[in-house]
Amino acid sequence: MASPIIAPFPAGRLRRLRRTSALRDMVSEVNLTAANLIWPIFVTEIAGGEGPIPSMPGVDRLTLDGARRAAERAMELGIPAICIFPHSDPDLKDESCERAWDPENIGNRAIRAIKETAPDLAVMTDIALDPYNINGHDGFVVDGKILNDETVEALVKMALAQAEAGADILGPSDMMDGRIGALRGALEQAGHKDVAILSYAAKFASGFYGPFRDAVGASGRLVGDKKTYQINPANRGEAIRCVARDLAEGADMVMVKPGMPYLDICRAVKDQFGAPTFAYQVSGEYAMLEGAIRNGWLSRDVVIESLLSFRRAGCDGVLSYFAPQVAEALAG
Ligand SMILES: NCC(=O)CCC(=O)O
Repeated sequence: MASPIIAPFPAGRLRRLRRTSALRDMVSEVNLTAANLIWPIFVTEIAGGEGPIPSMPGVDRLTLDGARRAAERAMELGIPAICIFPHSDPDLKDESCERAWDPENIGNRAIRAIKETAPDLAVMTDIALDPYNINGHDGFVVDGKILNDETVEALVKMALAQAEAGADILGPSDMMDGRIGALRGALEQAGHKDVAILSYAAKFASGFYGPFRDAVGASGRLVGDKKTYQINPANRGEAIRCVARDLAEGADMVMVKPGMPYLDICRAVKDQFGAPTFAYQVSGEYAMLEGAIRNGWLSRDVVIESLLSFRRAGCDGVLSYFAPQVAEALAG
């Protein structure tokens, strides 16, 4: 860290470099471009399931055709990656979660549809059992306990199906122990050695995921909570250990999630490991900002301000539901 020398006033006047927009731009310490954004989208398999998500105003669930159009839009806007979240049929959710590794599930169909439409766009996935699990958990549940090792075996099958469908980046969001090593080993063995893993390494047990659960139809399904596998919001040291562990097991990139309440973790991760570091500006963060903007309580400027905070905290990029809106604004 540099030690700034500030000439005493009046020789030192820090306002000199804030006087015009050109001067401010010249000394801007971080920037935000479309290349820093990953756009999360919701793709539904339910006939008529597409359309607005009330707790995420401005975000729609998409059909496969809608996902193709989103991919084209991402390419036009210079957004390098889309992340797919499935909105699966609630009548087909069960305890076996077998649909999670079905090559024909909606997530895998969306991967193929996007790769056909926009081969150069990076497609990221989500690896966790919750979209297909009757009880809303990321892992198998037996007698109220979330099974770790059995879940990891299922996640490996899920990952291989996604890699087979053409995913560029796998996003294990389940927080089971040992999953990164298991996924990396299985990918190598199956010949998918170039598929990247962006590990949800520091994922906190957060109330900010609420609107996401509405979006994927999981609200009200979750039995209990996710505190036995996601990190206690009080724990910074544990988050750092999780990141260290996932990098050591073969993660190519790591994520901190949620974003704005955890900027201290982003900075610590970047400083300590120097690895490609991402934050997820989650659904609750989106809902707070977009809701306040739509009510006239905040100006839309807060969106870019919020994304700059991640860049300042050392993040290389941000998963944000604001991605297309921001990329459009940046394109002028
Ligand atoms: N595994 C993905 C999420 O949990 C997303 C959370 C959110 O946007 O709230």
